[in-house]
Amino acid sequence: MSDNAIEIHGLKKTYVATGRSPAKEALKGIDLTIPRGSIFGLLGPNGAGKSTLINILAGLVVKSAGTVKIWGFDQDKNPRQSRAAIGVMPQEPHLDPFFTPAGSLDVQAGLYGVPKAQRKTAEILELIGLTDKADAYARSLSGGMRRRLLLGKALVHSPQILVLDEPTAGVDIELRNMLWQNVRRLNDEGMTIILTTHYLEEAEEICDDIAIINHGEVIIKDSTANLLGRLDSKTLVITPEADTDLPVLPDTITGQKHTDGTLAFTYKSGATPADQILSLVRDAGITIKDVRTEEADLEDVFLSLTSSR
Ligand SMILES: Nc1ncnc2c1ncn2[C@@H]1O[C@H](COP(=O)(O)OP(=O)(O)OP(=O)(O)O)[C@@H](O)[C@H]1O
Repeated sequence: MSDNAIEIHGLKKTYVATGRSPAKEALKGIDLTIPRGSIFGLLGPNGAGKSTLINILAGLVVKSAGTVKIWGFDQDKNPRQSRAAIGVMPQEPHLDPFFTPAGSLDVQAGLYGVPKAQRKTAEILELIGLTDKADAYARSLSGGMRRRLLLGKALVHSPQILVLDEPTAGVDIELRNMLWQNVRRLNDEGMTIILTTHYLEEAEEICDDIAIINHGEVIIKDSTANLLGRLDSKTLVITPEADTDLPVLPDTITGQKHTDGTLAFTYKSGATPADQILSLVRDAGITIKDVRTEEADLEDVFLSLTSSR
């Protein structure tokens, strides 16, 4: 069995045209693997296709083409096992107002075929901080409590993979902290976590790996450390007094000569002092007329990757 929690190949989704709207190709052939045990962030602007992807994983949207394996089980060949391996906390709180939190968890467990003796209702209520509201009507719960109950519902069948769709959109700091505490704890216990978020800082803080989707395609997938490593990269742009070629550079510095004659040197600011580049340039006999630096942050990387298409 592979070490991947999720394996997606050539995944496509086209929503068929309806009276008012034309057909929409929401996913255009996604290939994506998500390692077991990781906290994986799925990022992308509005309409990128994140919810479509998550809903396909959850079995709520039917794909148009491609294969999806969840915990090694092919969604088409082993629908029951693949569904049992995943729990999804949706974006919108759809809760039956007449159920109590304990009742909701019980019904959900029943839907997943969890035998009564194996249900962990009390444990889950404790985890989501709703023990004292176990028997309150859902309609009397605050927005934050409803969100927590949604998390609880995603956990009733002890899935190996937990998916959180925009879990912190519009929630207060207290709930956000509680959610992240729970996510870290579940992950420490071995659960694979997949989350979508608009907040780049949040993804940086909590995710081991990140994929950015735009217009139905994965445009980058890397470890958060590597993505941040890219951010550590700076560029020094030198305008030479006279037209010149690039000097010989060590492996730690990448050079590029632009058509306007400027020389751009990209380097890791943590590893290479800018002074070293200036010395290299001077030692090559180049007279510097002007010099400036360029620096990117994750926001820039994200925007440059998502806005140019
Ligand atoms: N049921 C549907 N019928 C037709 N088109 C849809 C449907 N659901 C989503 N779409 C379209 O598919 C594209 C992808 O939408 P999706 O909701 O997956 O994006 P998203 O990245 O989750 O965005 P958001 O962050 O706003 O939730 C959008 O253009 C959207 O309008």
